[in-house]
Amino acid sequence: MGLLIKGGKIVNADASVIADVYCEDGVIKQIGTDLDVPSDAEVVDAAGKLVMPGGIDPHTHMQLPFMGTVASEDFYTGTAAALAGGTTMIIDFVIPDPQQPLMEAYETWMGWASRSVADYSFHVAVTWWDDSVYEDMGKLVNEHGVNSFKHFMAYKNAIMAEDETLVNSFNRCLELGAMPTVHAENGELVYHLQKKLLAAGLTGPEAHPLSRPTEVEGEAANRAIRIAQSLGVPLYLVHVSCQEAVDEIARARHEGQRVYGEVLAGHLELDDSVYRNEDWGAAAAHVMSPPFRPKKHQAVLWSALQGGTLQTTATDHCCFCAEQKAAGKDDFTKIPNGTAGVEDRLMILWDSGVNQGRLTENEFVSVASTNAAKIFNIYPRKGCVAVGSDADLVIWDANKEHLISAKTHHQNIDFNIFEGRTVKGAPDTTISQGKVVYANGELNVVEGAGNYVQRPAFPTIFDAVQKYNELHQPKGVER
Ligand SMILES: NC(=O)NCCC(=O)O
Ligand SMILES: [Zn+2]
Ligand SMILES: [Zn+2]
Repeated sequence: MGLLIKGGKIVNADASVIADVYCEDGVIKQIGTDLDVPSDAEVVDAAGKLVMPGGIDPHTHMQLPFMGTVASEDFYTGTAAALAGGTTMIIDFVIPDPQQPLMEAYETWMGWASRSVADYSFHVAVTWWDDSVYEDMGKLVNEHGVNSFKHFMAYKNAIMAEDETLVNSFNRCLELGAMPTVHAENGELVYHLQKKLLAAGLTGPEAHPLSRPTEVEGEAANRAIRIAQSLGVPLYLVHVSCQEAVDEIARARHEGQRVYGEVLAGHLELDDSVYRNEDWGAAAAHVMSPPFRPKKHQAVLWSALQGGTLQTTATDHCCFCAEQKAAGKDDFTKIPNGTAGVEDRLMILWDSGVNQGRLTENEFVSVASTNAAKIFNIYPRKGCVAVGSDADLVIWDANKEHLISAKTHHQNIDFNIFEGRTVKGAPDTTISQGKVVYANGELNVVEGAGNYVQRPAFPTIFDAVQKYNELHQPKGVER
């Protein structure tokens, strides 16, 4: 049965217009007024509300095995929570152990993700290097629709990628038309500072941000950007959290480099005072990397998002409950790193962005959905309300007030970093694959209904990248 959304204001990244939207077979079939639709179509009244492309969260970690435990949110609960918050697609991460074949890890994550209730896709992490990794990257791109690879510059003695791996993998990305992405923190420095702090008797969560100061992120951001520049490859930096990293991205973009940056809802809103909470559990619940930053950085991140130095927003949704965080009771370096937010991101972004005059409704759509779809090459299938696009939509009520709380959220975690905040602007209805999956505060989802989204290689920026590289080939001197 088709679905007719009537009378809403369609908000795309480029413009807004009042019109009806008719969806069938998971796709938007018609947009306009007085549409000719089957008489049995389900009708959703969107008068006075906004009809926007569903959010795309390009950075989540459902059921991630990490730091001796497994994230409490799985693909079923996590994608359901996402839908309750108006996010209709996630891009999660396959993270092979060092020496583990990439294809083996990919198959494992695909198995877990088959329970998803909303569409999903994968970045694949390159945590080590040899010829088999080179081969598997090719397979993933050419046979499995993976067009982005992640590199952790932190987490020494675990998943950290050395410079040699960065260089080899970035270069392979260029050959394959895939986007290299980085978690930019200097893992060697973090390791050194962690030891130093522990030796000085600082074992609590307040030491976490001290072990990962902003210069540690700035150095890694600069190194990754310069490696990408030397190789002539574009680059995407995940969870940019501070001025130092923003400055590196701004400089690179100013010099014509194709560098993109993502910011998390948490980093936009919270500062590092959370780690000084006298309640150990509350402080530990905020332990994630990079950490929340000293007060001035949030304004810098907002400006960078407004001004286009940063293009996407995400959550790094990676849930660990109190008993899991307790593993680090006597040693902050053992607190599993991660916080939640896949359900809250759009509401936080609207409330602090649109309601505060930082973003227009169209800019909101850009940073919540469209830009991620473009960078990861699934636009206009995702990220816009247009005929032929997937019918993944959120009907947004700009006047609806919502109290964020762990008591009522759908996320499978006992803590919410935005606890107690009342936001104005929230999803009224979420539509996934042309079906109403969230309305009147109720989820109506089907386990396994989410589709794996293949993302083709060679997004159009590679036309320019390749042309530029060709024209700047080193040339010998004829003698
Ligand atoms: N961010 C975090 O603390 N945990 C998840 C892994 C990562 O993205 O670094
Ligand atoms: Zn990270
Ligand atoms: Zn992450």
